[in-house]
Amino acid sequence: MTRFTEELRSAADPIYQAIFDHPFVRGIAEGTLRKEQLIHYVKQDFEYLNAYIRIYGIAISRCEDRAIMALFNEQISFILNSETHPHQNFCCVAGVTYEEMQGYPLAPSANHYIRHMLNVAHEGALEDMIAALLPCPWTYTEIGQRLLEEVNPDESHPFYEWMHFYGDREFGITEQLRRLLDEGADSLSQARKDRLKEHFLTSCQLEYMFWDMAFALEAWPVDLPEAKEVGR
Ligand SMILES: Cc1ncc(CN)c(N)n1
Repeated sequence: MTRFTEELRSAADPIYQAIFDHPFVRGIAEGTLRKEQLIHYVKQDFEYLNAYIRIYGIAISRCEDRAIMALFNEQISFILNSETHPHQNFCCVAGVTYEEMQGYPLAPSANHYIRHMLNVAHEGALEDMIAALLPCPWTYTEIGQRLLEEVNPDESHPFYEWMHFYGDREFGITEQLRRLLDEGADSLSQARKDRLKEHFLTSCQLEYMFWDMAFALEAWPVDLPEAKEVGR
């Protein structure tokens, strides 16, 4: 029998392919990204990952099972302590410090992605949240693996560390979230499964938009010079 998450992956395949072909991802492969694009990505991704941690926190509050709590807790630690490395790689190439990249307001697409996950967390159950959270690790692991295969970078490649960070990860967390979602979806009606699919596909589209936002230096239409810091 086809796994539920396999169905989700098939439905999202056109989005995955568009992400693999996106000029930002091509720019990682070719080492051609501009300094401003790397900076925009890191500023936005720092805030995105802060939100992602908070959403895992909400997910923990919905858990009955300690093993699942532990899994989400490990992921929070991973983001806090390890997922700083690919950001540091981009900062190093751009010639900026990581500290300088923190505390900026969200650009429209990053804002949209975060609001989508928060909305699902607010309205849905744990399985809805997992469906919305899953494209984050799943798309990056596939991107990393493809880039390693295609580029086979040596240490002189500017994005050697980025590619290895995501490409060497196998499908650890992706597989664990998939299993939870497959098990959770098992007993659900078709209408509920359709809803989970909608959350998953929206997050996949927003993954694409996030790359696009960084590549195009997307900003709000009206510049507010005083809005430099995120509500601190
Ligand atoms: C937007 C986004 N999506 C996914 C990942 C990989 N955790 C990330 N760092 N940023």
